[in-house]
Amino acid sequence: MILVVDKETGAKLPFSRGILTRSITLSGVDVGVAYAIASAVQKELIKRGKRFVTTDEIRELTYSTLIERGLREEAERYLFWRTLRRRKVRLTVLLGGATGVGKSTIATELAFRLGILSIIGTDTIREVLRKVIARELLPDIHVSSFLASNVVNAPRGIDPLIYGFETQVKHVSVGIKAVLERSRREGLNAIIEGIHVVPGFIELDENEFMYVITVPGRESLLAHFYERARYSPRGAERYVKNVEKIMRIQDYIVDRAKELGIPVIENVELEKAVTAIMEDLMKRLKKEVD
Ligand SMILES: Nc1ncnc2c1ncn2[C@@H]1O[C@H](COP(=O)(O)OP(=O)(O)OP(=O)(O)O)[C@@H](O)[C@H]1O
Ligand SMILES: O=C(O)[C@@H](CO)OP(=O)(O)O
Repeated sequence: MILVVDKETGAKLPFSRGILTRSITLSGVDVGVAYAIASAVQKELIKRGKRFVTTDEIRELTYSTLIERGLREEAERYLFWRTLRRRKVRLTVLLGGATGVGKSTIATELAFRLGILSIIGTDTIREVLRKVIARELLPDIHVSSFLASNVVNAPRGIDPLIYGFETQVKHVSVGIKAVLERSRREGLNAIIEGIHVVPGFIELDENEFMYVITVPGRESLLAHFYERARYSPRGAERYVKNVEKIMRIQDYIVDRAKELGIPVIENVELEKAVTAIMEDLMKRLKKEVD
């Protein structure tokens, strides 16, 4: 067994190919390639007869293995994300977008790549609020976001669908702010995702980045609902019936994003959407590693 030694504390941990694989995926290569590189690194360490290795050595060996395989750009990206990690830069990513566009799927993939352990869904925050605040007091939080217009009275001249939606978003945003405050205080990395992440409702601090996820049209949204229903108790019917409303909410969120300069990421191919977010994060975090 090879032991990884922490230079500062002297603490030792067994070398894990799985952990290295995950950190290599930060460079943008897929898991299969990352696994192959991690295996090559492990083989080289064994060949060198190493019993103890530092994280610096692993990093250098991984970097040079990527270069040897012609993956120069990926090697630079790998180094970038490792440096960010070492400097303990706090990172919070917020993903918004209409119901069913793929926020939680993208969040899971991003969390894996970024090594973020905490994903907070705003549906869960809403669920907690439902337990503590009775339907009679705050009816909007007790229904789906696209049905809130059925339980609140919109002022004259205002689109009831958007008014109902905004009302729920405003209430759930109180919970999102609490989660953000805690992660700021504790320096935690997190991904917060959900329909209630809407540009303009939450103030962002340094190194907190918001993205709005979209689908190109109604057809892809319907495909997502049917796909989800295959493996989840969330049947498609309720969402399919309300797809026009959900698309209208998407238009509203995109307008707000454009107005406020929040990046809009189209989710057609999951891989491309995740890569687009990773690239944008890298650009915006560059100052932290220079
Ligand atoms: N790019 C994609 N290609 C194919 N299927 C996708 C893609 N993105 C997401 N999906 C599928 O679409 C379904 C809905 O995605 P997901 O549950 O992530 O959406 P969501 O935006 O989090 O929804 P909600 O707001 O209702 O919680 C899932 O079954 C997911 O696997
Ligand atoms: O309110 C909504 O739009 C969705 C978001 O995930 O929740 P639910 O599936 O509970 O309707």
